[in-house]
Amino acid sequence: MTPVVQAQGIHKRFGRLEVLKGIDFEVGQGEVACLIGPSGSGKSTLLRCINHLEKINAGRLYVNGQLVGYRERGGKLYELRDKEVAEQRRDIGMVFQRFNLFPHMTALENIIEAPVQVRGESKAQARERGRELLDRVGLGDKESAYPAQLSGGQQQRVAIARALAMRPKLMLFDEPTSALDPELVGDVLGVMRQLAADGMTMIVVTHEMQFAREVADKVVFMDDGVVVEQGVPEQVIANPQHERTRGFLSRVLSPNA
Ligand SMILES: Nc1ncnc2c1ncn2[C@@H]1O[C@H](COP(=O)(O)OP(=O)(O)OP(=O)(O)O)[C@@H](O)[C@H]1O
Repeated sequence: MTPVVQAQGIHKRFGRLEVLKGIDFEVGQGEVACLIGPSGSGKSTLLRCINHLEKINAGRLYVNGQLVGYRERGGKLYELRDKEVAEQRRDIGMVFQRFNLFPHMTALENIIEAPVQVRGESKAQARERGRELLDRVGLGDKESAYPAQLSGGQQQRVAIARALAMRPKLMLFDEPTSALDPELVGDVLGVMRQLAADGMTMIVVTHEMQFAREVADKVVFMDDGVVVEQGVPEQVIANPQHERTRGFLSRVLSPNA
C-alpha cells in the first residue's frame, strides 16, 4: 500500500541556513509517527513542508502518493497552481501549538466555517457533524462558548475538532500541548490517543515522551536537520542506539538533573 507520507532526501533552506539536510521517512496508513528532537532541529519545518506551508528545495516529498507542491513531467518539476495546492491541502489537518480559533465565533461556528466555505457543505449538515465532533473531543456542552470562555486545553480540543471537520486523511500536530498548563495536557492527549485508536494517520511533534512511547508506531529523532534515528518506541525511546538520542532523552526525561 502506498505510504501516506514519503520523504526522500528532502532539503530545506532559509537563505543560507540549511534546516533540513536530507530527510528520509515514511508514514503508513493508520500509523502514528512522533517527531522528537531538540529545539531548532527542523521538526516544525518538516511538518510545514508536508502541509505546503514551506516549499522544499531538493528531494521528493509525497502525500498520498502525490508530489507535494509540484508536478513531475519528463523528469522536470513544475510548481502547482494555488488551486491545485489548495486541493492537495484539503486532505491534511493541522493543529498548532497555539490554537488560533476565531475569537468572535463560538466553538461550533469555528468548526463549521471551513466545511461550509471550502467544502461547500450545507450549514445544517456541517452543524450536525460539528456537534458530533464536539462530543468526540468531550465538549458537547460548549458549542455556544466563545474561545475566551474556554480553557487553553478546551480551545485546543476545539481546534482538533475544527481540523477533523474537513475530513482529513492525515493529521499533523505541532507541539499541541506545549502551550498548555500541565493539568490541561491530559485531556488533549486523551483526544489524540482516541484519534490514533480510531485509525487516523498522524504525525506529532511532541516532547511528551510517555505519549510517544504508548501511542507511536514510529519515533523519529531529529537533530540539526537530519534524522539521527528512527524506529519503534521501544527502540528509539527505551533503547536508543545513538549517542545524540541518548543525550537528548536524558535532558528531556530528567530536565532538572
Ligand atoms: N521562516 C523562517 N525563516 C528563517 N529561518 C527559519 C524559518 N523557520 C524556521 N527557521 C529556522 O529553522 C531552524 C529550525 O526551526 P524549526 O522550528 O523547524 O525547529 P524545531 O525543531 O521545530 O524547533 P522547536 O522545537 O523550537 O519548535 C531554526 O534555526 C529556525 O530559526
